[in-house]
Amino acid sequence: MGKRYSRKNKGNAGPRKERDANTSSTYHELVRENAMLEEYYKAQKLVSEEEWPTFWNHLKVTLPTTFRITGTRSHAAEIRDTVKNAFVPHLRDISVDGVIADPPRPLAWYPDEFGWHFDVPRTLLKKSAEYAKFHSFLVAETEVGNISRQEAVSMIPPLLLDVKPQHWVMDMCAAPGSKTAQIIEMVHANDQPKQVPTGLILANDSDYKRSHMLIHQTKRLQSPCLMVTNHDATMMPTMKLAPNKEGESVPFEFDRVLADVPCSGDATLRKNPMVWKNWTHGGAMPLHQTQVSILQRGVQLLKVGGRIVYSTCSFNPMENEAVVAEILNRANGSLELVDVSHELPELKRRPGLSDWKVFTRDGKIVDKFEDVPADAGGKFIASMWPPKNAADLHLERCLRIYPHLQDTGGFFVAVFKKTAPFVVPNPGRAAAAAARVEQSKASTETEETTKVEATESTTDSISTGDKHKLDNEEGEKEVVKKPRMSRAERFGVVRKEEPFLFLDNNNADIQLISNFYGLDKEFPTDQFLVRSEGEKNKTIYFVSEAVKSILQSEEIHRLKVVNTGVRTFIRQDTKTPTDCSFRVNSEGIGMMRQFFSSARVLSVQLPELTILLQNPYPKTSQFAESLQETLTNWPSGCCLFEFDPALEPNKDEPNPRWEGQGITGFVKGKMVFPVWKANVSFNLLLNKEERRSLAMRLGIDCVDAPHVIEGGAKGTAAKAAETTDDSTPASEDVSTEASPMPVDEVEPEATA
Ligand SMILES: C[S@@+](CC[C@H](N)C(=O)[O-])C[C@H]1O[C@@H](n2cnc3c(N)ncnc32)[C@H](O)[C@@H]1O
Repeated sequence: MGKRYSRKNKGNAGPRKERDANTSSTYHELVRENAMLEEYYKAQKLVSEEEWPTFWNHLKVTLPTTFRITGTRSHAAEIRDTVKNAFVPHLRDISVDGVIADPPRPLAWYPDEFGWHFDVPRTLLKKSAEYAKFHSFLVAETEVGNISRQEAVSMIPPLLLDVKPQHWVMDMCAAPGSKTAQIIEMVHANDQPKQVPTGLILANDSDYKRSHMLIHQTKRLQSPCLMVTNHDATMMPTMKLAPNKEGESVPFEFDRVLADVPCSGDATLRKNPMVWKNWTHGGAMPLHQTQVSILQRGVQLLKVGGRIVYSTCSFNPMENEAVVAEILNRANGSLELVDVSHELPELKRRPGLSDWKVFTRDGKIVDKFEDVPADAGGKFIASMWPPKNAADLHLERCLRIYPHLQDTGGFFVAVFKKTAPFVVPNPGRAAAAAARVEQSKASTETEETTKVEATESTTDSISTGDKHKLDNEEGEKEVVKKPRMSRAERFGVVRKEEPFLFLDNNNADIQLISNFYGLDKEFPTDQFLVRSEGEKNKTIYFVSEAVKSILQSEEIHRLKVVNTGVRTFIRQDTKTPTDCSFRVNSEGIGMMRQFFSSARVLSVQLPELTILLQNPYPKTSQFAESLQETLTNWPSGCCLFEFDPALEPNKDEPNPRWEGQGITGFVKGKMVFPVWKANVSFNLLLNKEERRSLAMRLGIDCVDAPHVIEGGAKGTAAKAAETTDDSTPASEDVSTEASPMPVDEVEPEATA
């Protein structure tokens, strides 16, 4: 036994060696102090004078580790119970070098204990065998997407968005996609057997590369209801549906909108210590106008009666209450702040500010817009100051989350309800006038100054080629140079993407697939699509009815869709003669299994899965004698192996992986895997991460995907045929195969 560990008790983290992204790759002392920052926020009166030292000192303490258990409800409950019952009891009172750490615990306010946090010193993580096991469990489950590392405060906006499965939701600034993933889970929260939810998630980001991070992050959720787009959110086009019976294309609006806007990110000091060094008075100034424009466009695309959530990871009122106040005044009564004091009751929060100060770039307070000195530099806009009617706007309904309240990062959230159509009164003229005044004041601009175009109309514009500080949820703060947009892009005419071609019910491939897998008669086969015109269908995607309706709108060319649909079937060219050359992709199997008959499904038990996981291309002769006849007579091509842990004789025995801890096997629900049967051998069509996670959950060892064993080259069906004298597709083809859809170009951020 020893003393209980707490970073807070350790006090100020003091100087720390950090990598300075802006200067070089060398490490140097990073001091967690910034007099300008301290003076600025003291002046904003974020907290009382007595509370200030607690608030301020907490900003210097490194964040605890937080994670969210993801996926469908039943599956997520299984993982949560494993953490809670199998691991936590063994992590209590672990003492290393005289230090005891509290075990992981659920976030008090996160529903159903699906959000967790823990805070242990590195030495304990390294030296404790129990923590090492817990860590490897977290890594394996993160790799397959059952656990997602996400900052606690970043989980709040989707919870307050109150998404229901039937809702059409737009996430305007979505990359890298932590919140989008939460929204997708909410749309699928109530999935019924053999039904695809009617909800829709449109996840957008203006940064093309980051929109691909978003695709990677959400792929594991296998949602046919998701569309990823790549627009400047201030100019999100009005969207329409496929023509109705009368031949009209009707515009639609969203039930829910999330505007998690780009911000200065100064509330992420605990996660991104570089903010201490880089913070300046002018940091928020170029962002205010963009934030107002994004929020305004979101409100315009929201249904009357719908909810829009605005959020930032900044403490700055210029990016928070000032934006909220401006949009409320523009809305002229058609928008109200929702009092969410009864939602997430365990979440400690502080009310929004009704008064705040605006500083010049050199740190002087300016009481009102008209008083900005001519040589002040920077771009001032009247809406940065508290409006005259601030006291009437109920800004106290905004949520300010401070780090010392529940040991989190800082965050700002405002929840609005649209009560009537939103009409911008003379938007172009008002803003242009503001721009003229403001331009006459801004005599010079330093190099770092971001130019914000104040011209506003229904096609709001923002400056491009700017340095935008973006919050990168899981990584360090980064400065991203936004590409200059072409005129065509600015006005919503987008470059030509591969078309989305829906396959007819009578299409020969669809007929073949339907017969081979015994597709349910109720299955909407008219929602399958391909993206390559003229060629033989290589990859077949499945989308929901809502997505199909949008893709078939006459104005779809205005929407830059970068990704949609679950990759469901892939044509497999092998030498083995088979009745159907389409295999089920592991990405789509969870959704599709319920629609398949049992014709292609083989029930297997742990010994068969073990053989498949421990041998590259196991031969029929390697399986148990009792199965040999079935396996020999099994037709070649793709089949599904189904494993039901409830049928295992040793299901209540300790999982050997966790031996000594008394942890019982924790796989509960049925699992199904695509397997390729060649002439005499089989191959489990899972990628490396999926194999590892499965082996861990079964408590066995595994070998990596066959091509890794065969010498590390990327596997192909032909290579597999060479090495095994058979034509079994290699496992890694499952996830790395070239796709006509844009493939992930950017590695996702490390999540574990
Ligand atoms: C705070 S981050 C979003 C984090 C994300 N919601 C999540 O939870 O993972 C802001 C994002 O806005 C994007 N962005 C910046 N300006 C934008 C604009 N004008 N329109 C749309 N997205 C924008 C950035 O590329 C960045 O990915």
